[in-house]
Amino acid sequence: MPLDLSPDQKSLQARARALASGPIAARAAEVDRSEQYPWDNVDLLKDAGLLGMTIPAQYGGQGKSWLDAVLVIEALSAACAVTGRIAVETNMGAISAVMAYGSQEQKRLAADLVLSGDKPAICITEPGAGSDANAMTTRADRRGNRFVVNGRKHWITGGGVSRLHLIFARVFDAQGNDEGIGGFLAIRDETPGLSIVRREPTMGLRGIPEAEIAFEDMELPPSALVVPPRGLKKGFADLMNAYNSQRVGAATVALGVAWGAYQLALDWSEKREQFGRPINEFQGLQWKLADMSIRLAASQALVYKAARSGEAGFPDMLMAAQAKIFTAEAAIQTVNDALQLFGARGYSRDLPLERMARDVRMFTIGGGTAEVLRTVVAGAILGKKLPQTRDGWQKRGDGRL
Ligand SMILES: CC(C)(COP(=O)(O)OP(=O)(O)OC[C@H]1O[C@@H](n2cnc3c(N)ncnc32)[C@H](O)[C@@H]1OP(=O)(O)O)[C@@H](O)C(=O)NCCC(=O)NCCSC(=O)CCS(=O)O
Ligand SMILES: Cc1cc2nc3c(=O)[nH]c(=O)nc-3n(C[C@H](O)[C@H](O)[C@H](O)COP(=O)(O)OP(=O)(O)OC[C@H]3O[C@@H](n4cnc5c(N)ncnc54)[C@H](O)[C@@H]3O)c2cc1C
Repeated sequence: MPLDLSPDQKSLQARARALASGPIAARAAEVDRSEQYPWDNVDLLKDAGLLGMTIPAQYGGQGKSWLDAVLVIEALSAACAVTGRIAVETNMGAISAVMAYGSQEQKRLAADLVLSGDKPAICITEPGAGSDANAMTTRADRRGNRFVVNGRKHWITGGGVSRLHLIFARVFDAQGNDEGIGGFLAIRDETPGLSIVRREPTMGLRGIPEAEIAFEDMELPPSALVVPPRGLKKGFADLMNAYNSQRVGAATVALGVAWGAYQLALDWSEKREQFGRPINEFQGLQWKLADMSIRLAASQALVYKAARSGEAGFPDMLMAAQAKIFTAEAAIQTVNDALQLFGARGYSRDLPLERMARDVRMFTIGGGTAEVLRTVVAGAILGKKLPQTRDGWQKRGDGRL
């Protein structure tokens, strides 16, 4: 689908598609079955220059745009959503927060890790703070010239394989006063106090672990704190602003999976005959295919627009949320319809449709649920703060919208 891509972008897209339809597609079923992180694919991405593309050239990257990353993620996800997600987190999210807000030392550390194949983990969600992320209780106490971090995160993508962790934590001064939220860098197996508690058993996306992570008296030097541009008081907002890049990335994975499923269904609808004719001669299926193509085109337009909105910084919060809600929901429906076109074969583990249906289900949950993101969209279009707590309106003072 052409959407004003430059010659360089078309060539990048073609390279990613070749990789996706070759070795990555060939391994996708095994990655799912074995539930093993696809280090072979990481090597392929590294060799093809697709890891850390958005890292500025001065730190060894290529300074590519969000849209460049989106083109690659979309192509990879059509064959293997797990590999698509690796491309997301090596180009967006935690790495982009560090590259935008970090010190020279932090940027060099993060860039070196990512360019050598590490997929950073972004640690926001806690057992008691999911949608209500701001209610996190993981704390970093200033003790002399150190921070001491204690708390627990769960559903952390890459837990147990990622080395670099960006940990959102509430910072307290020596008197116990809350200073706001900051992002701390810690490296698994190098930072004592960081431990992987357990792997979450997931429905799909099984080749990448989701894990519960504990921080127990984890001591960090001041140089581990990524100070958001407006300071800790606005730390949560600034870190979430950087996270908008990953929301676009998550939407892109959903788009890619749906695109892959649609292509399989289109092809099958011509090959499969019933009642003596290809099944795509039945109007009921023609309309299904038409709706799939419409949803894909609309999703792609939203995702590309959200990616382009970040040319001078991070993708816009509203556009990222709109793109993720629509694309995630549309992708679930498209993959389900594609599976339906295969009849019993679609339900079989011999074909990728059932894996795609399990994989794509995640995207209305992870990265901010579709419900919570609708509140983000509503707040932005209404130009109003929409507190979700019972006492939120009283705290505002006027009790009105
Ligand atoms: C943001 C929410 C937690 C809503 O919570 P609150 O009502 O407590 O907070 P707000 O007043 O809405 O926001 C506080 C402050 O932050 C600014 N903000 C919030 N979100 C963004 C954003 N995306 N971009 C920019 N700025 C943002 C907001 O404007 C406020 O600023 P001011 O103080 O007014 O200046 C909740 O909406 C939310 O987002 N919950 C979802 C949590 C989430 O997305 N978690 C993702 C975890 S990582 C993950 O899942 C990875 C999966 S993947 O594959 O990518
Ligand atoms: C595969 C996967 C990967 C993930 N990776 C990461 C990661 O790498 N890092 C990380 O930090 N987190 C990660 N997460 C966690 C993810 O961000 C959270 O699951 C998500 O933010 C929702 O939180 P919750 O699961 O606690 O649901 P809850 O917040 O408990 O929500 C439960 C239900 O209530 C609804 N709800 C809650 N509040 C409201 C409201 N105000 N209005 C309307 N409906 C509401 C929700 O939409 C949902 O339907 C991942 C999750 C998954 C599934």
